Parts: sequence; C-alpha cells; structure tokens
Amino acid sequence: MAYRRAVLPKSKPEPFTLKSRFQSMGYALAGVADLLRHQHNARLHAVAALLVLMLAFLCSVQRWEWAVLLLAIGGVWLAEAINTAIEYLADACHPEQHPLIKRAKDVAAAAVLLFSLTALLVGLLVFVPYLALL
Ligand SMILES: Nc1ncnc2c1ncn2[C@@H]1O[C@H](COP(=O)(O)OP(=O)(O)OP(=O)(O)O)[C@@H](O)[C@H]1O
Repeated sequence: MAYRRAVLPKSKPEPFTLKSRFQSMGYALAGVADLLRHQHNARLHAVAALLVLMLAFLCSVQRWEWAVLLLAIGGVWLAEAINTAIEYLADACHPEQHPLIKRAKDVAAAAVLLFSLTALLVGLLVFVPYLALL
C-alpha cells in the first residue's frame, strides 16, 4: 500500500489548507537545515554570503546593486540545494559505483561551480569601484 501511494498520483487532489501549506514550508526549512548540517560547501556559501552582505552594508551600495547581489547569493544556494538533492537521489537509487552516477554528480557539481564563478564576477563588478575609492 505504501508503495502504491508513493508511485501513483492521487486520484483526488488534496484540498487547499493553510495547515498543509505551513507543513510544506516546514519540510523546505528542514531541507535548509539539512544543507547547513551535512554539506560543508553550504557552510562556506553561508560565510561568503554573510561577508558579501556586510561589505554591501559598509559600502552603502545602491538599491539595484543590493538586488543583483541578493540574486547572486540566492542563485548559489539554489544550485547547491539542487546539487545536494541530486546526490541524495543518486545514492538512494544506486548506492554502488556507476559511471552514469559519476557523470550526473559531476554535472550537478558543475552547476554550483559555474554559478559560484558568476557570483564572484558579479561581486567584483559591484565592489571594485567602491573599494577603488578607499
Ligand atoms: N555512486 C557513484 N558512482 C560513481 N562515481 C561516484 C559515485 N558517488 C560519487 N562519485 C564520484 O566520486 C567523486 C567524489 O564524490 P564526492 O561525492 O565525494 O564529491 P565531492 O563533491 O567532493 O563531495 P562533497 O563536496 O559532497 O563532500 C565525484 O567525481 C563523484 O561524481
């Protein structure tokens, strides 16, 4: 029965309730806690994000620069969360070594690397003109 529930779509959609929406948010927050607790890279992202926010505050960056920096920080977290979810799914579906699991994990990790490099460039574009004035 548990298997049936897991693989088949429900015949009748569940009614919308605030309680279930709050429950969903709780699951998502548990995902954030999981990232911070189990992923060393996520802790590095957290420290980097804090430093960027402090620097932005000290430089009194403009409103649009805040928006760009927040998007860059959010994008790195998005990539890290999806990368971690892919790793967990891969380990659950195929705990043994497999060349395709390696490719899937490496490509998922590439997403984090590529967005992190983009975020670094965004940070340089925003902060270098302020730091050059010092
Ligand atoms: N089941 C598997 N089959 C084949 N290759 C795997 C498997 N699991 C991991 N790998 C590969 O082994 C290498 C190291 O994996 P690992 O998950 O330790 O990487 P990592 O990104 O350094 O880890 P983390 O940053 O999460 O500590 C990667 O190239 C990965 O794709």
